[in-house]
Amino acid sequence: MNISEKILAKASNKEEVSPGDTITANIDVAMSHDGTSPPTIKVFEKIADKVWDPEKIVLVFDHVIPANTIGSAEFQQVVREFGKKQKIPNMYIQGEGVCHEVLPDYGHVKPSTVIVGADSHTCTYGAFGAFSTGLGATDLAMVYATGQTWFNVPESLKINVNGTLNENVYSKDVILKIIKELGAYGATYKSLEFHGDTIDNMSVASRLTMTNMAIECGAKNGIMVPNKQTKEYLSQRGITDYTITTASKDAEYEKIYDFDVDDLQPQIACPHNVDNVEDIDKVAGTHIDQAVLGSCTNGRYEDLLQAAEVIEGHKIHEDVELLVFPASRHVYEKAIETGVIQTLLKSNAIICNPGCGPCLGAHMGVMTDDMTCISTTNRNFLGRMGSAKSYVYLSNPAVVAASAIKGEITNPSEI
Ligand SMILES: CC(C)[C@H](C(=O)O)[C@@H](O)C(=O)O
Ligand code: SF4
Repeated sequence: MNISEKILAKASNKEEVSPGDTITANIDVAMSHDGTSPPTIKVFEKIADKVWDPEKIVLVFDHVIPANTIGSAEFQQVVREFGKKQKIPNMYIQGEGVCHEVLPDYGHVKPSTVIVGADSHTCTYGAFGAFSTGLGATDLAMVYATGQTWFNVPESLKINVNGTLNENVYSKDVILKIIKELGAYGATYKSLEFHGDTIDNMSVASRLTMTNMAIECGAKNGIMVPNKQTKEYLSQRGITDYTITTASKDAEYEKIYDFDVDDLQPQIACPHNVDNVEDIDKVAGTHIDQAVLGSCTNGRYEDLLQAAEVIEGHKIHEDVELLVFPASRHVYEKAIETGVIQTLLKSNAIICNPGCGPCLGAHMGVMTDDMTCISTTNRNFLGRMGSAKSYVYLSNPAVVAASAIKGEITNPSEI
């Protein structure tokens, strides 16, 4: 069996599972946020009185915090009341940050566990060797009631990534290249199992950027064997008691892909699909009005630092707004302590509170017709950040910084 099959077999008390099997799995951690908790709670209250295990549920406010409408404030009240009534101890509802940064950072993610969340980017935790995936609110309500859910065991694609990344090229560029190759629907309901020396050498933040975007080619999950940096991250959070799942030598994959990233240059996903990816040379010079640095994809300290290193000593172009939203309060604190925030502020960036911010066009940085944004987030769908006549380009943090300075899509090597 490969990694996902082994984890799913264990979670469903089976010796072996194969792609296509329908199983019932025990869930280790279940999560919902301010956007998806209210519909989950509504269904839950029709089927049960008490959650299966309050300790295993995590509730986060991140999508629209602070509330911007009476409706979103009402949504938050529903979640607060539910959390109190069900005595859920893990409530991150005071601006701790985006759920996909908060869960690992606060020690809720362990290798070889099964984690579900009512958010499509729940696949992020695969960077820690967990099987994690997004569920709809109705399915999650069943998990809150019973601690179990069903899966069809996915087919797996083995993604080998080897080589050393050039300057100004990061894991965001690698995952955009992979999505371009596979296509936006190329891995629908399949598991992406990442291997290779590039992945083994990556920081935790870089690995999280990659598993975070597995859903952008339709994948059920993305998964990696924990490396040295991942084990250190876990032990810093007091997590030492876990098992590491590796694939058997004769594990089966539907297909194997090999990526050599030695010559990769920064990649840009152009409007309006994440697989519409070009080398930066092809789109350099495109005018931008807004630049966004943050999100569950690229809002970690390392990302802010990369941007600050490009920006140091420069001002943002007078026609551009650069919006920075750290992925979490911890990231924000570290960026203050190390001067990264000061560098960004001095360049005239707008620093927003930790959370999803402008990523999904619900809250801040909403764009009107004909506006163009370059962003470190993970989606550039039509209307994602506002008007259906606005445009979103996706890139790594250094490219966002360089573009904010020049007012057009720019390779950081030109700054
Ligand atoms: C609002 C939420 C359900 C949604 C998701 O599931 O991904 C959001 O986080 C997104 O990134 O589009
Ligand atoms: S930061 Fe963006 S992609 Fe991530 S959970 Fe929030 S809205 Fe979704």
